[in-house]
Amino acid sequence: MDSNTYDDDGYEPYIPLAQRKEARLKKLATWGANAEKQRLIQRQKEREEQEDEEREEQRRKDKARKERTLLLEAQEVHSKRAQEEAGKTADQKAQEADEEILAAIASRRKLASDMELAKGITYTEALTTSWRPPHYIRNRSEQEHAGIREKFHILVDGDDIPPPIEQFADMKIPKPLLEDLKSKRIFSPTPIQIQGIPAAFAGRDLIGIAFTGSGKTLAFCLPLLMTALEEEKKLPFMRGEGPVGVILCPSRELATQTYENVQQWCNALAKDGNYPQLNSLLCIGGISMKEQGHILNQGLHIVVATPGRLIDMLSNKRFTFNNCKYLCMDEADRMIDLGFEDDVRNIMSFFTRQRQTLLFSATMPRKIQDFAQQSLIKPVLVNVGRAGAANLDVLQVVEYVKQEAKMVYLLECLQKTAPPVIVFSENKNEVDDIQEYLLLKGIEAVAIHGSKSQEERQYAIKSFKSGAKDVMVASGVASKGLDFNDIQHVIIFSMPKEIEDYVHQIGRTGRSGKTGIATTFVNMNTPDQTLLDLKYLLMEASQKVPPFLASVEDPRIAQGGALKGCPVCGGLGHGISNCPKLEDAQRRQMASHRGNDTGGGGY
Ligand SMILES: Nc1ncnc2c1ncn2[C@@H]1O[C@H](COP(=O)(O)OP(=O)(O)OP(=O)(O)O)[C@@H](O)[C@H]1O
Repeated sequence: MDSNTYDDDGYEPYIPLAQRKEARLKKLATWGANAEKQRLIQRQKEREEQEDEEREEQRRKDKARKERTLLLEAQEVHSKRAQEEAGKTADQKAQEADEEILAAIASRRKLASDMELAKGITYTEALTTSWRPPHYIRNRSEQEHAGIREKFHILVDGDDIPPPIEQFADMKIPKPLLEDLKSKRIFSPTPIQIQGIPAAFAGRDLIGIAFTGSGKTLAFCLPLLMTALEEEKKLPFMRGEGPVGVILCPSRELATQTYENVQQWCNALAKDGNYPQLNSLLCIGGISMKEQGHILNQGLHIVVATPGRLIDMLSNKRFTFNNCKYLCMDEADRMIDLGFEDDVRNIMSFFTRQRQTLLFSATMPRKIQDFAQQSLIKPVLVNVGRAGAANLDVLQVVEYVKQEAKMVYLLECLQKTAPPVIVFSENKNEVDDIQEYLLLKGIEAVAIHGSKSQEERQYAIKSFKSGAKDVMVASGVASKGLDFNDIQHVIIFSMPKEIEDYVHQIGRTGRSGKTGIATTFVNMNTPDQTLLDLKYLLMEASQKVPPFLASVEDPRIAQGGALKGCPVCGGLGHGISNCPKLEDAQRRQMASHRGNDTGGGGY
């Protein structure tokens, strides 16, 4: 057996009893001392615990008191705020909401190319050109300039504004162009041209606002033609070079019309024999660019475009903006409106150097003007009449027509004037229905809207312009900027939600100094706010306000609010918080991200 096994088995060495007793006594003695010590410790511990408990209790009480105070304070603040809110008028509340929206608009990234934004490039001086006003105009005093502006109701804003010039000849416009203008019975400049052309000729960035049909197209095309002439004369453009400038339009139809004007002026110059041939390109969706291939094989001076196709062409390097220094946006408020501005920034990103930027429109609400102004370089603002006001040469008639009676009443309305007449509807299906109805009634009518093919749209415009068709039924597409000869009557079958659209639609008549009538159908389907916008617009233009429209009350009056126009859309009958344009802008923003210029028209 192994001894180790025993060790593990509880072996105890022997200790004598006396020794064991003594040891136990010693142990008991220490135990006694320990017990006393333990008691003391225990008592101390209990005291401390009690103190802890008392402190904890005190803390709990303090906390509860504090919480009660905070709660009370919060309640007080809350009730005070509630009292304040209750004390605020609806107008004050609306104003606060408006301010929030305005702040959001103001925080938009400024309009500049990605490179400029990334590198923080800002230009401080406008581009310079070799153009100078004649010395006798330069010698006039500022007061004399102001007198001319006053005479033509031209408002200006900006630094070092070039002088207004009352005669085309004094603007140093080439003779063949003057002759061409004369052939179209254009003898002297309109107010927007009197101030806009000299400012643009001087190389200045420009915001030009003037009512529909007041000759804005010439005001932004002439400066580009002059710049192109100057550049071509300096060093002729070879294949792959150019363009010098680009004109952006919100719809294919408007781009086509502007391009046709530019081409006519280019031809007039070339025909004279003393001026070089300037080449222009129409760059819009829905057409094959092959037909214009020969232009791309020469030096290119001017491009007229809708944004989508332009971005395509630039991205595919069909031409570049390396020599481009002029960018004009027609109907510019639409272009830089919430939702479309990304495309504009994208286009700007193709510019490699400073450009002259011009924005023109009949409607440009204050906020869009402010935003645009921040993005331009030392801009000149030229304003003829209130932005968004109706053309005073249009007699505006608003009629209450029940929905089901509209078609029959339309026939009656068509008797008011001789053709050509435009009928506007907001809805594509309704446009088709109206055309069908008119055709059934034996009226030569064409229709145009965003879902029609490019060929159908071109055919409609061509046959209506040539006089082959008497009536054109159109959706909003045809309302912006299209210049048809002698339209005497515009019928608005369904009133657009945005008053700006109404202003553009009635503006297809009463152009270049002629008069025209606009008849608008409204009924209980027309929102009160739209009716209010319309009522104020009629009052502003000193038009007759029918009783049913006069009776539409403005809730802002009851709330004691100020009757300011909406800074987002310019409508006079509402504030920002219920602006129809903001909703639409969001919708369009989403649409524009899905890609534009694929079907509807530029936008
Ligand atoms: N100085 C002028 N005198 C007479 N007619 C002019 C003059 N300038 C332009 N016009 C003519 O006036 C018509 C309207 O011009 P334009 O289309 O440029 O107007 P607009 O201001 O651009 O209108 P909108 O805001 O509707 O686009 C055109 O037929 C044009 O030829």
